[in-house]
Amino acid sequence: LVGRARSCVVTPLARLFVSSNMAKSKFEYVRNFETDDTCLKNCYIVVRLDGRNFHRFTEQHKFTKPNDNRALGLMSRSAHSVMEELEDIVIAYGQSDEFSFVFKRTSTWFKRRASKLMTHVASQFSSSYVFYWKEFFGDQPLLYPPSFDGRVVLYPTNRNLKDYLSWRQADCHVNNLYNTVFWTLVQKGGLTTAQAEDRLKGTLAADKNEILFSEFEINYNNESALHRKGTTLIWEKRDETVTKRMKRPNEEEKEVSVTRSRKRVQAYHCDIIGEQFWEEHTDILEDDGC
Ligand SMILES: Nc1nc2c(ncn2[C@@H]2O[C@H](COP(=O)(O)OP(=O)(O)OP(=O)(O)O)[C@@H](O)[C@H]2O)c(=O)[nH]1
Ligand SMILES: [Mg+2]
Ligand SMILES: [Mg+2]
Repeated sequence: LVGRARSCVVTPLARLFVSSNMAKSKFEYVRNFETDDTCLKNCYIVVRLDGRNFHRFTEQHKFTKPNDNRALGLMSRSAHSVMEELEDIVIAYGQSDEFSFVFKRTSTWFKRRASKLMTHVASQFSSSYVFYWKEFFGDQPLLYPPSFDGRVVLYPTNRNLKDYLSWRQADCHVNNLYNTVFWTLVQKGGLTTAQAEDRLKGTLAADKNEILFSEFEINYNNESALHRKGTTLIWEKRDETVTKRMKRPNEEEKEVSVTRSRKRVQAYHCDIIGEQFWEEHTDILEDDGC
């Protein structure tokens, strides 16, 4: 009504302004439907991604069993890209079709909004997975676009965060030990998958180690650390020396060595449950006495 009353005295351009102003006041209330998902201060923000229906994806893309090194390399490369492109990630841990990213507790990136952090991690990871696919899988074509779900969990203390990462690495160990014995029984022992499953029912870790050792002469501890421990990515400072040609006034041009400290993402396949890793990398977590 206001618009119509005024329209007889305003130019078309001014009318546009009036109506867009009205549109703003009329519709902008919908903004209030957005909920506040700011992450609690002083907590580590963990974003964990997991491949959607990778049971099918791995079958269709002929992943080797129980572990496919091309796939693990691609996961790691994609996580590397997340760390380089997004701010404030201090450590990432991955195994199987999952990767966890830890944002430092003081991070103010995207005002600590959970949905922004999670969706940026998930989309950067997914697009990298597709972007680098060929580098790892060569002639094996990517048959359909893979996707990853994401969740955000907050951990207030260093102890909680270390226990979270320990939980994921223990999961890696339990699954990998089971899968190693299972596929050894099938691939080397000639059992059907149903027979192998039956054989492993109710067995403890020690029994599985024993089957591997006594029947197949495999010492599980000598299996690949990448498979047993998963992949931990952290930032490391490295001195890089480059030679440059320099010319000072009144001097001949000459070659000089310039050393610069650079941060690079470094991958480890080691135990992160014990204290040793944390004692050797004291700059990952800020000390909180816990
Ligand atoms: N062959 C093979 N399969 C793998 C490898 N890594 C992961 N997988 C498969 O990926 C699955 C991952 O498990 P989940 O994440 O629990 O299950 P999912 O099928 O992805 O289902 P949702 O995560 O619930 O969507 C495993 O059960 C395996 O089937 C690998 O290196 N080789
Ligand atoms: Mg999955
Ligand atoms: Mg999984």
